[in-house]
Amino acid sequence: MLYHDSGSLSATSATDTLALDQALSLREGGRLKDISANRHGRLLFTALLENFCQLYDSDPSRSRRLFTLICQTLKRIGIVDEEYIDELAGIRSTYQSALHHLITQAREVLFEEDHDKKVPLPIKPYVPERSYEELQGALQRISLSEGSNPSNSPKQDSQSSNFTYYSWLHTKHSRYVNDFDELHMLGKGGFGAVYRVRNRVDGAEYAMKKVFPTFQQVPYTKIFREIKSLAKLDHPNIVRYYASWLENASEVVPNVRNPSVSSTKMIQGLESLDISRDDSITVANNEDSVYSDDRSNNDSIIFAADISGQSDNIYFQKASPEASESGNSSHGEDSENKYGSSYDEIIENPGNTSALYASTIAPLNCFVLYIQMQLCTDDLESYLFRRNSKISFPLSIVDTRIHIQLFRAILHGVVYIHEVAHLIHRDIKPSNIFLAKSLTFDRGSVPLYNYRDNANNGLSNYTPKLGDFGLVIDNEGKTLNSVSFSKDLQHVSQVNATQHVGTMSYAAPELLDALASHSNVPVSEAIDIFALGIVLFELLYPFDTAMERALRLRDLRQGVLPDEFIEKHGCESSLILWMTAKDPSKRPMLSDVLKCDLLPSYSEEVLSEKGEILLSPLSAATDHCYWEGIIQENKQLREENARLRNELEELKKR
Ligand SMILES: Nc1ncnc2c1ncn2[C@@H]1O[C@H](COP(=O)(O)OP(=O)(O)OP(=O)(O)O)[C@@H](O)[C@H]1O
Repeated sequence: MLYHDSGSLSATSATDTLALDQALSLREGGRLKDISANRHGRLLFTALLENFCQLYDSDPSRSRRLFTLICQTLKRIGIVDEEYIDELAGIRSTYQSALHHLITQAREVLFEEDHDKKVPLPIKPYVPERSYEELQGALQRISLSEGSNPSNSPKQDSQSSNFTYYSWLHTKHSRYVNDFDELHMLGKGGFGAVYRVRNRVDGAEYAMKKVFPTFQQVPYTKIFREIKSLAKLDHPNIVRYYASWLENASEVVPNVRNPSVSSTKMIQGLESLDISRDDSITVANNEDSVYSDDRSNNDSIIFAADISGQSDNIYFQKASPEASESGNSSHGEDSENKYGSSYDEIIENPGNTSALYASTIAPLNCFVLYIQMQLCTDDLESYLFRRNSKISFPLSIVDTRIHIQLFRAILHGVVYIHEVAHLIHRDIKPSNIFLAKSLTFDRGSVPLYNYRDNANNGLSNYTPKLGDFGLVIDNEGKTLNSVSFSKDLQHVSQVNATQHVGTMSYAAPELLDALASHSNVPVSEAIDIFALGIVLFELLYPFDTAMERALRLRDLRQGVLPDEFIEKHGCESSLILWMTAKDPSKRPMLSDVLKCDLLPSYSEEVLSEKGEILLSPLSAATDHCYWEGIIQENKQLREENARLRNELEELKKR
């Protein structure tokens, strides 16, 4: 029998936990390696098959049909997956080139062995600039420098001992490397990272999303979902898409979530907070039970903490440290932000770190998907952080008007997504609404005080743009199997545990109910309308602390708004409560919301030459004075507040 005193017991269990963690990491590493090898094997096989079909039929379209037909048959019997789809043609051709290269190299070795016999080189060498004579010259130089007869010592490629997927598939002609200068990282998401880049040809700056698809065995359809959706969207209130392409990954994948930076700090922060676990949604690693919402707690799902005054405990990093150091971070220039970078990004299962650590396991991707997008210099989440730290309730009328205009512009983007593109975004939240600086009369732009220190640049025109179409879905289907939906979220949650749990603040109750009960998820526009209702409240109600925000949003999900808010914003309150109704069938249609009286009336709008509706161009000078007035007024209110609190304290002491 074994006896432990409590100290040694805890030491042993700590060691055990560490060993278990390591074992799990190794096992996870092995599993990912298998997945990667499997994918490489299948891609190589389909690449060869494609070549083979080209030999059988010289007509390109017929050989392609032949190839697709064979692959579909092979898919049915489980030999290939979707490696044959058109989207992966670029990748297959890299495998074909690599194979040619391999054959050419092997022939060079044979040639070295038989060079006296002058074995002819391939008719079309893979590296055309290396003529037969050059090759012979190079060979002689090698022979001279080594002082040996190559025919006696067949030379192995020096790299062959370190032969890896990456060296083998190394792309010498990376479009990304050739055409773009990488300036700095803008942030990391569930599928990869986004960088600020400059195009060497046109000199313009873009946001470049690098998606590492094999990172977590993501189905091909999901990998291409975002670009397919983005490519068909063309609206001023939606992030502009430029191009996308695939390249083989020869580089090491950065950790999508580096626990040493954000996650660890986040977990430490959480441990130091006294937050009732009752309010949580559990994100499980179990494939079958992704979310288990604690129904007994009246659907409470908001989870946040009062971090005012303890900002050291929780600090969420949006961009890489290098990015912030460079001072170029496009968002998050809000260093004085009292909430940290993202007060919505709090996980409620701090003990469960395995998913986070899994993300640090070796890079096993085989290709990278590049998505070139419009660079947006700010986002609504960062803007709200800055505003809330400078302003307090009650807001003045002008502020309401501007934020309602902002909301209307966002609404136009969503209407376009629903009505024209027939999509449902499913992930509407302030961090996915970007703010692009624009000219005064740009369609859908709004004059905003940006709340940065530089008072001269205080007021600028911004156009809100919806981005991040990673969870977008066709609105034709109307229902979605909850397992498939939860797997979508689970994938993201596992890799990016902070972000998507945070997103739950905006998740419609019917989604959470369906996920909890494993029933079908009703996929309807009402999901986006619910999220928009929450966004509208955030636009109009400046929270003082993250805890206040968490509590207010939780109340709103129960249909309760603060009294003082209802008093001041009667119409807006009705609209918010309507949009966030628990029953999706009771929520308004977007067209109802657009018709709503409180949105700027058409008399406030002007028509462009093309007949498009522009929001009324406000006088920058006048607005600037208004903004200055509001900030001044709020400053006085805060001072008055602090003075009264002090007096109260004094009275209590007596
Ligand atoms: N067009 C853009 N311009 C500027 N920054 C961007 C742009 N697109 C994304 N970003 C920033 O890059 C970061 C990563 O974005 P990404 O869409 O990959 O992930 P996410 O939205 O944070 O998470 P997830 O994809 O898991 O929902 C975010 O911080 C986002 O603000």
